[in-house]
Amino acid sequence: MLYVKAPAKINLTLDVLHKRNDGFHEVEMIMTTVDLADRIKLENREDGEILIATTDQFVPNDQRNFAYQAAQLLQTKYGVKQGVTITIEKEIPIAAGLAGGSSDAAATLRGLNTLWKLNLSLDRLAELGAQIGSDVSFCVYGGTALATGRGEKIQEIAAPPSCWVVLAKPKIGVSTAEIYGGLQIDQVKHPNTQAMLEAIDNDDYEGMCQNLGNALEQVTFHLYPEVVSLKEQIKRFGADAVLMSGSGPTVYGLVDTELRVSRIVNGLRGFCDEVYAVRLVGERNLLD
Ligand SMILES: C[C@](O)(CO)[C@H](O)COP(=O)(O)OP(=O)(O)OC[C@H]1O[C@@H](n2ccc(N)nc2=O)[C@H](O)[C@@H]1O
Ligand SMILES: Nc1ncnc2c1ncn2[C@@H]1O[C@H](COP(=O)(O)OP(=O)(O)OP(=O)(O)O)[C@@H](O)[C@H]1O
Repeated sequence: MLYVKAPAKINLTLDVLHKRNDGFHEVEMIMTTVDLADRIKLENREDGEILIATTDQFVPNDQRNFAYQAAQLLQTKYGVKQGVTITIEKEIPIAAGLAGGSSDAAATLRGLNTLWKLNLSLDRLAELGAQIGSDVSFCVYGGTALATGRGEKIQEIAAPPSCWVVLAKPKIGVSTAEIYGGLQIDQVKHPNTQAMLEAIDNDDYEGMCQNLGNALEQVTFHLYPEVVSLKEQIKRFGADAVLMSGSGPTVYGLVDTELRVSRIVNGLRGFCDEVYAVRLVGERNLLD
């Protein structure tokens, strides 16, 4: 039996460059891990079956679960005869833009690599993860990275300046496909990825705050105006900078003092049920 941690990610930047012939979009994004995590228990089964148990009734417990797909991929690629019971204690909100399902898949790949003694490299696990979803490769490594391609090409970068992150998720779930589908490429507002890389490199908190940017905001904001108001609230209650993560609808605020974190969290009471105060993890930390 083995426990693995599956942390959420946020996007510090998300740029969309163009639409590709395979239907995906070419992106350039800086992602970093935060300390809000699902906990996954992996238990070997001699009957070869893959079973999913989850604490959240809205998470699928069959082949649609990304953790199931991760286990199945390893079984078929490497002729594994064992099965596994995967118990997912869900902490990361679902369909939120925080890569919850992708991180469960990535943690399952890492955990089963150990449990089933497959001895695969992280690079190989990340390659396999890309077959499940674009965010899975990043989640295999964690830490902070520049992701390109459709999101699966990962280049590790330094950890961003340490700070608090207040995450707030409105009561809606957003479909990533719908948001990319609504994007008009000629109207994209491109973030300055280079400036963000420099800010991170110089451990420059203000520079990081000034250069947050997400090309998908305009689509999600148009479809779900409540996300715009939430962003304004977080800013008004004192965050240094605010951005939507991924395709949304979660919005996060960066703050560098604990006192202001509680002010924002208290301020959001009544506007938003799902609020989390977490910290950037930043560095790769695969010890579960
Ligand atoms: C928004 C982000 O979460 C930012 O990290 C990712 O770009 C999306 O990653 P993901 O949820 O793992 O997405 P996938 O499961 O691979 O794709 C879901 C759908 O989103 C669209 N999609 C996704 C990634 C990408 N680079 N271009 C796209 O157009 C496609 O319609 C795809 O069918
Ligand atoms: N282990 C899982 N946890 C949560 N959702 C899962 C899982 N496996 C499959 N899903 C499905 O994936 C959908 C998207 O959920 P998820 O929480 O991964 O979205 P997300 O945070 O927006 O992801 P991303 O940021 O990668 O786009 C859910 O609606 C759910 O049906």
